[in-house]
Amino acid sequence: MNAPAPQTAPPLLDVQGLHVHFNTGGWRSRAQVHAVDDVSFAIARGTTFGLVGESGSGKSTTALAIMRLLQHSAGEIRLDGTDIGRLRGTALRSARRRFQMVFQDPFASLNPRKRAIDTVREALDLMAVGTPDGRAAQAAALFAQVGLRAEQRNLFPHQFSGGQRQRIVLARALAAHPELVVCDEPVSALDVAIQAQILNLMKRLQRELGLTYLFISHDLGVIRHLCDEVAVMYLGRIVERAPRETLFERPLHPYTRALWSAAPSFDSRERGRERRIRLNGDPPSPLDLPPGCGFAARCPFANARCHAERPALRRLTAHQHVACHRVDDDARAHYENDTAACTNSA
Ligand SMILES: Nc1ncnc2c1ncn2[C@@H]1O[C@H](COP(=O)(O)OP(=O)(O)OP(=O)(O)O)[C@@H](O)[C@H]1O
Repeated sequence: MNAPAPQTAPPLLDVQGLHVHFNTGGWRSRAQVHAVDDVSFAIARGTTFGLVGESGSGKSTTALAIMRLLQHSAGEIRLDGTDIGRLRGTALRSARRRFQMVFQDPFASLNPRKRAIDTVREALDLMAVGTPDGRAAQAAALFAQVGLRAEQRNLFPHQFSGGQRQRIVLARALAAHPELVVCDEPVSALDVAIQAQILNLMKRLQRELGLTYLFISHDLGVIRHLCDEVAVMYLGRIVERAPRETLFERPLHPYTRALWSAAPSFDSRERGRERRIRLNGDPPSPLDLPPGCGFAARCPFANARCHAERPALRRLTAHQHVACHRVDDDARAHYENDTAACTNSA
């Protein structure tokens, strides 16, 4: 296992105790969806932090709250020490340049009537930095930096392929000289071959510009390719968090192990190392969270304590955090011999 060097520099992004609750059923109703429930993590400058988990686990809501596109209910979102969760008005507008977002569907996030170069140029104009000629030159430079050709500058979004459109979106995001780029499934809509090109581009841009990424994906192969550290979300909570190598070599939470053992993106040799953990049923409703572990109802290893008491996310080794009663403080998983719940037929 390759543990990263201890972090000495303060993190660029430090999220502590983030909660996002949605009121549902009208103003008289007390029903609340606990979409994000006490989520904490930090991202070192120049690194990539991955969020994985099945649909509805709270990944996008976490990203939107960090981007200040959704109001969080509690918690701190510190960017380079400043709690951007508290900023309003001009202070928020000016801080926004430092964090940009890239969404899954580039077509939906581009104006179909705007030429590609104008989309990038508009982002520079909004900041009104330098002269118009200087901004035009900067837009052209950004266009080239993301691998688009000069003769494509005046084309409209529908004249580009999906991968090229995502390049335009990246160029527009980079116009603000952001430090943090939040990427919500940025390659999921693309063909596999194109995915690799965009991921390689993102890696190159990270090296060239010192970018920090928060990267959301349900594709474990993509997460493994790109991320330095990874958190696994389940029902609005982080159930396990560790450096990539540690998490992929030695997942401890039963949910992480179930995800890994079922991942089609891993080759069969890798999957063979892990006994298949079968999950039954669906996650509980975020409108009515169970008192104990949110995963207990589906966990083949749950005991009475798991159903009664919610496990805290605790540090087990220097870098691995796990929220599971069945893993002890010495990072031993006490369910490993419970073969009845597993099958090797991955
Ligand atoms: N505006 C909203 N109002 C009410 N509930 C919401 C709202 N947005 C999200 N939710 C709920 O919050 C929970 C988390 O959703 P979220 O979209 O963050 O999950 P996700 O992990 O990103 O899923 P996906 O991979 O499908 O995008 C889900 O139960 C979802 O139904």
